[in-house]
Amino acid sequence: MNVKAIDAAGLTKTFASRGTQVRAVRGLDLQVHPGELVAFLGPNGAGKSTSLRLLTTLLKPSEGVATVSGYDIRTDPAAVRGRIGYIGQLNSAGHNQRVRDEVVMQGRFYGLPRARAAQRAEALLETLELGRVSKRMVSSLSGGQRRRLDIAMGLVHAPPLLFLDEPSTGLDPQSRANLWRHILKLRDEFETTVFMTTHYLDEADEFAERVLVMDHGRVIADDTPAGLKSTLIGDRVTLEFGSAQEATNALPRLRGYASGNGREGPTRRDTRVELPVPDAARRLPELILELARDGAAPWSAETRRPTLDDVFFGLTGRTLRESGTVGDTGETAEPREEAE
Ligand SMILES: Nc1ncnc2c1ncn2[C@@H]1O[C@H](COP(=O)(O)OP(=O)(O)OP(=O)(O)O)[C@@H](O)[C@H]1O
Repeated sequence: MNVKAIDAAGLTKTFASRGTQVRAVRGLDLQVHPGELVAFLGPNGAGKSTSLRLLTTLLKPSEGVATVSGYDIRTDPAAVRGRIGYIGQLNSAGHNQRVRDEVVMQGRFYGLPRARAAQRAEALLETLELGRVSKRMVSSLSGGQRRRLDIAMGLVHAPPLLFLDEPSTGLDPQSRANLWRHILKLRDEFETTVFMTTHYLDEADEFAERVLVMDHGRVIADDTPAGLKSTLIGDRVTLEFGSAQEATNALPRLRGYASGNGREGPTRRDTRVELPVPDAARRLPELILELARDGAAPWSAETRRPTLDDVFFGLTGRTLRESGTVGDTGETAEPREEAE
C-alpha cells in the first residue's frame, strides 16, 4: 500500500484572540505523495505557518482529520513527530554549542544510539558542506550555514518527510541558491518528501513540482507552476501604440483576445496595452493583422511568460507585494554566506 506522506481533510484552526475568532485555516484538504516537493505560497497571514504547525502536531486542529507519514496527528502525535523533520522560521541551534555536537545531541533527543547519531551527523554535515565548520561554535556561522545546520538537525533521525517554514527568508540570493542546491541534493540522496512555505515566487517557480496558493485560510489553487500559469493566466502580451488615443481605440478588438479567469481584460497605461493571451507566440501575428485591418496596428509587440505573481493577481486581484509579502529581491537580514 502506498502510504501518503500527507493526507488531510477539512483541517481547520480557529484562534480566539481578544474576544474575536481568527479563522487561520479553513478546511484544508491536502494529499501529498512520497517524494513530492510542494511549495505553499501566500501572503502574510494566509495561514501557511498554522497549516504547517497543525501537520507537525505543534497545534491541535479545531476540526478536520489528517495523517502524516501514515499516523493520525490527533491520536498519534508522537509517531508523527518521529517521522518528520520540522524546521521553523527561527534558528533552533544553541549559539554556544559546537556545530557537530548540536547535531549529535539532536539525534540523541530523537532516541538514536550515540554511535548512530554521530554517524548521521558526520554524513549530513558532509552532504550539507558543513564538514569544514563542524568544530566551530554555532554563533560563528553565516546565515546560510545556520540554515543548513537547522536542516541537518531536522534530518538527523532520517525522517521521510521534511517541513520547512520559509527556509530562505533573510538570506541573500547567493545563499538562497546554495541552500536550494542542498535541499535538492538531500532529496535525491534520501528521497525525502519536502513540504515548504515560501514568500519567494521565483524559488517556488524554479524548484517546486507543485504549488499550493493559500489566501485567507483556504487553498485557492493547486497545480504545477507551469500548469498554474498556463491554465489560469496565459501568456502576457504588451502592445505599444503610436498614441494613447490609438491604444484606447484598439481596446474593444483586444477584449476578444484576452483570456484568463474572467477577471482580466486588456489594461492600458498611456500608449501601452497589456493583455493575457493563450498561446501568444502563435496568435500574435493574427492579432496584429486584425488590428492593422482596423487601421490600429501597434508600433511594437512583445510577449512574456506569466509569473506566479501574475497567477496570484489573477486569483485574488492583488499582487503578493500589495499583500505585504516579501518580494523576490532577497532582503538581507543575515550575514552573507562565506564563499565556499
Ligand atoms: N496563536 C495565535 N493566536 C491568534 N491568532 C493567530 C495565532 N497564530 C496565528 N494567528 C493568526 O492566524 C492567521 C494566519 O497566520 P499564519 O502565521 O498561519 O499565516 P502565514 O501565512 O504563515 O503568514 P506569514 O507568511 O506572515 O508567516 C493570521 O491572521 C494570524 O494573525
